[in-house]
Amino acid sequence: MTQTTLALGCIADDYTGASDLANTLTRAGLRTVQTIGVPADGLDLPEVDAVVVALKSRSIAPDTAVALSLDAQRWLAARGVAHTLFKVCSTFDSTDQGNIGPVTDALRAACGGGPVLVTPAFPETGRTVFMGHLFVGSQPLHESPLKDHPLNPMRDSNLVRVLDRQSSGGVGLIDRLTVAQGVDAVRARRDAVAAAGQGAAIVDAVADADLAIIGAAALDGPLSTGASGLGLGLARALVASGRVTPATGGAEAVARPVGGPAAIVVGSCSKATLEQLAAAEALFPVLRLDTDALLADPSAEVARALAFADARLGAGPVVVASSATPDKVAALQARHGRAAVGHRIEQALADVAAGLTERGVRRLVVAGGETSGAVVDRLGIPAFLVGPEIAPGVPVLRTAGLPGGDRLMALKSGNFGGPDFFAKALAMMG
Ligand SMILES: Nc1ncnc2c1ncn2[C@@H]1O[C@H](COP(=O)(O)OP(=O)(O)O)[C@@H](O)[C@H]1O
Ligand SMILES: O=C(O)[C@@H](O)C(=O)COP(=O)(O)O
Repeated sequence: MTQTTLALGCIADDYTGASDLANTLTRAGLRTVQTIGVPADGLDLPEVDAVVVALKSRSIAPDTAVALSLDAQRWLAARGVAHTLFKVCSTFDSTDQGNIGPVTDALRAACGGGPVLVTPAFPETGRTVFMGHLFVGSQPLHESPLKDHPLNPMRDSNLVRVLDRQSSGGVGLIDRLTVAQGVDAVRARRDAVAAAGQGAAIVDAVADADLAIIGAAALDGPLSTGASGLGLGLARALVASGRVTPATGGAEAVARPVGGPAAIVVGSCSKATLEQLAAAEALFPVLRLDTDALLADPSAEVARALAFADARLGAGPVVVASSATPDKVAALQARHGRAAVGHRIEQALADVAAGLTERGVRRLVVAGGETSGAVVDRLGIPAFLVGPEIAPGVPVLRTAGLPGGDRLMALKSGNFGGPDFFAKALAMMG
């Protein structure tokens, strides 16, 4: 990549979220590439309008998340980035310690500018924000399945309160009644938030039209924080202002066949994924890992999974899953500790994915954000090109810069996709 200015730089706090955003930006006409971490100097990237730097920083210690995000911002700044979007989950996955607040605060200090506009709204997938409260479909966040997330259970729907607990700068609200009045009303309210000495404002949005207004206002400053909906708003504002000429086509070519066997690795315990797994059982051989055995002797359980694959991969795709219902997840965590369980299962699934690729798998679907992070890191993938959309928020990805030839992958956020997602994904991967 030889260009000296970049219309939009994005720092995503997990890898599925990054591919969700890259998908949204591509569909809105921005030429986009997703890198895994800050790219190494020698990595050859195409000329693009937007770069999404994917970090695995959602559920780590806040100071480490801040350091990684500032590194990414320095890399983007060196490419003359005009605006940075800190991509967080549309369900605002975080704890009272972070990392949405601390990273937003640190990036604001690095970038300058007034209060940061923050909205996780992504109406296409049912995430809306009204009077500062986040809804998942028709349920407030704290009544939705996210209340049982294995790593970040979300028990408060009031995002002003949630962000305020995590950040040092004070948090205001720009409500839907203001957004409905247009860009200048949002700007005026942001000025009021600044005058009140607050560093960020949660912004309501219930439809894509709201996000276009918010995107236009956000572009006044160097930084915003949000999910793919805000990415859409920023992309529309960049195109409308003539700063980006929309590109069309190209996504289908990214998904051109790579051959080889296919597999699905599932570490998400989200409601949507559990339904997808149940549907997959009618179509593919599925091995459900014994998580107690895995925690006692991970290598033996990984070997069992790979033996299962060895016996079946020649005949078609196989599925290996650790997923369990919320009661079983809670019981396992009570016995072994939440963080330890999450980390060790992720690492075991990364071992399974590595074993599968050693056995020739070139098309791989991974379900779960943290799980995808562990798998992509283990496979050493430097970057992805963005292909056609499988379901809202989930594109086909083609590895870039990976020795040994390209692979096709899909990184599915736990809550995304319909019941037939896995079959649909494999059908689109040749
Ligand atoms: N059976 C299980 N019991 C407890 N935790 C699990 C189980 N299976 C997977 N996990 C962990 O749950 C977490 C799921 O998070 P993630 O992969 O981000 O999925 P999602 O996208 O649904 O949030 C991971 O840390 C994973 O290792
Ligand atoms: O914004 C979203 O909902 C997704 O892009 C996302 O980040 C989901 O995270 P995981 O469910 O942990 O994959």
